[in-house]
Amino acid sequence: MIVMKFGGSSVESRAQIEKVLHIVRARLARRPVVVSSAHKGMTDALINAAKAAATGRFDPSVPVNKQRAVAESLGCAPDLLAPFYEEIADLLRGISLVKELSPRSLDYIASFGERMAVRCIADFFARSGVPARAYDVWDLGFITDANFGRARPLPGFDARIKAMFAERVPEGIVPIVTGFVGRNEAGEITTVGRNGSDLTATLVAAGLGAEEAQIWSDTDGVMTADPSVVKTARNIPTMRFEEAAELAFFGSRVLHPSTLLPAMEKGIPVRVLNTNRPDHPGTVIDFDTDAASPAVTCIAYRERQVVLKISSTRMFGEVGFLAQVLAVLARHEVVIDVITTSEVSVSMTTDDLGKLSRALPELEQFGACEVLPNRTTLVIVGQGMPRQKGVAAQVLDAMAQAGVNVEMLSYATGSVNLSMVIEDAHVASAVGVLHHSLFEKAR
Ligand SMILES: Nc1ncnc2c1ncn2[C@@H]1O[C@H](COP(=O)(O)OP(=O)(O)O)[C@@H](O)[C@H]1O
Ligand SMILES: N[C@@H](CC(=O)OP(=O)(O)O)C(=O)O
Repeated sequence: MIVMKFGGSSVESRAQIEKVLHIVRARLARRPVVVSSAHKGMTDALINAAKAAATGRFDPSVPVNKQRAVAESLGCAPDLLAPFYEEIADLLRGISLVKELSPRSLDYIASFGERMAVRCIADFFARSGVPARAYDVWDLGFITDANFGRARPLPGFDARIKAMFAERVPEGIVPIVTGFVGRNEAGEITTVGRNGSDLTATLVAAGLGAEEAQIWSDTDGVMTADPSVVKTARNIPTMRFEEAAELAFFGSRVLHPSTLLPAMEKGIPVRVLNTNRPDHPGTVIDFDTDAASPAVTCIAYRERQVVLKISSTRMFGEVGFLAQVLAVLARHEVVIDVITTSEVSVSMTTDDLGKLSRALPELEQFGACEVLPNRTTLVIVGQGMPRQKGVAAQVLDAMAQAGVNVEMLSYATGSVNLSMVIEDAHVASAVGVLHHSLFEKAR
C-alpha cells in the first residue's frame, strides 16, 4: 500500500486533476490511498471570506464560485456539492451577524476546501474508470484533540485507522481522503494547521503501515533552493530525515514541518514527486546514510523573524542567567529558534512579535532589550557538513560578496545545519550568491 498526497497545485483544475488520475491509475497495483488538499487558493478564499464576514461583510461568492467552476469543469452533477455551498453561506452569515471569528469557526470554514475537493475528485475518477470513493478523514478514525488550528490525532489513531479502514474501504476501491482536517471527540471540526495535508498523509501512512508516503507537488522533488527564487536550483535525489526536517522547519513550503515525524517513527520512506513530470524520480527521504553525500544539500530560509538582543554585564560569570531568561520566554509561550551568546549579550530569534512584546517588561529586568523585526533566518543544510572543512568560510565569503551583513551565526558541532540571521531585504541576493557559490561554481 502507498499513500499519495496531492497538494493544492496538483488539484487546481481539471487539467491538473486529469494528471492525478493518470498517475493514480498507473499505480493501482500498489493499492494507493490518495490524500488530497483543497484546490489551490481555496483555503485562502474561505479564510478571507470568513475574515470579511467578521467585519460584517457577508459574501460567499469567491469560494463558492471557485469550487463550482472546478466541479463543473469535471462534469460533476450540481447537487454533489450544493449542500456544502448552502452550509458555507449559512456559516458566513452567522459570522457576519455576530462579527466574531473564533479559532473553532475558522477551522470549520477552512475545512470545506478539502471536503468539497475529495468529493468532486472521487466522482470524476469513478466516471473515468478508476473506482474511487471520497472519505472525510475522521470517518477513518482521525479524531483529534481540541487544539483548533494545530490539532493532532488522539492516541490510538493507528489502531483506529487500521480497523476503520478495513471496515469502510472496500477492496479495489481507491479512497480519496481529506488532508488538513480532523474532528475532535465532541464532533467539532479541527485542522492540523496551514499546509498540513502533508502531515495527514504521513500520519495515515504510519497508521496503515504503508510501504511509502508520496508527496506530489509542482517541483522535481526537493530542490537545492526554492526554485521560484533560484532559477538554477536542482533536484536532490536522496536526503536523510534529519536534513529534510531542517529544510521543512526553516521555511521550504514543499514539506510541512511536522510531516516527517510520523514517517521517521515508523521508518516509512517519504518520496517527493512532481505531478507535472511524473516520470522524474523526485527525492527520496529516508534513513540510509549515503557516505558520498555532498557537504551541503540545500538552502532554506524563513522570513519575517524577530531578533531579541539582551545586553547585560550581569551575564558575566553568573550561573543560571540564560535559564531565567528562557523561563520568562517559556511562560509567555515564545518559541525560540536560533540563539547565540557572548559574555555580555544574548541574541535569539522568534517568529511571534506579539508574544515577545508581552514578555518584554519582564525581560527588561535582565538587561537592555533590543527588538529587531524584519529579519530572516537563512539555513544551510547538509549531512556531510560536519566532515567537510571550509564550508563556513565559503558561506561567509559568499555573504560578503553579496554585500550582506550577517547579524547572527550559529553552528553546533556535528550539526546538519548552519544558521545565519540577515535582514529580510537581503534574502534574494544572499540566496542567489550563496547558491551560486555552493552549488554552481566548480568546487
Ligand atoms: N527546496 C525546495 N524544493 C522544492 N520546492 C520548494 C523548496 N523551497 C520552497 N519550495 C516551494 O514549495 C512549493 C511547493 O509547495 P506548495 O506550493 O505548498 O505546493 P502544494 O500545492 O503541492 O502543496 C514549490 O512550488 C516551491 O516554490
Ligand atoms: N489546503 C490547506 C492544506 C494544505 O496542505 O494545502 P497544500 O497542500 O496546497 O499546501 C492549506 O492551504 O493550508
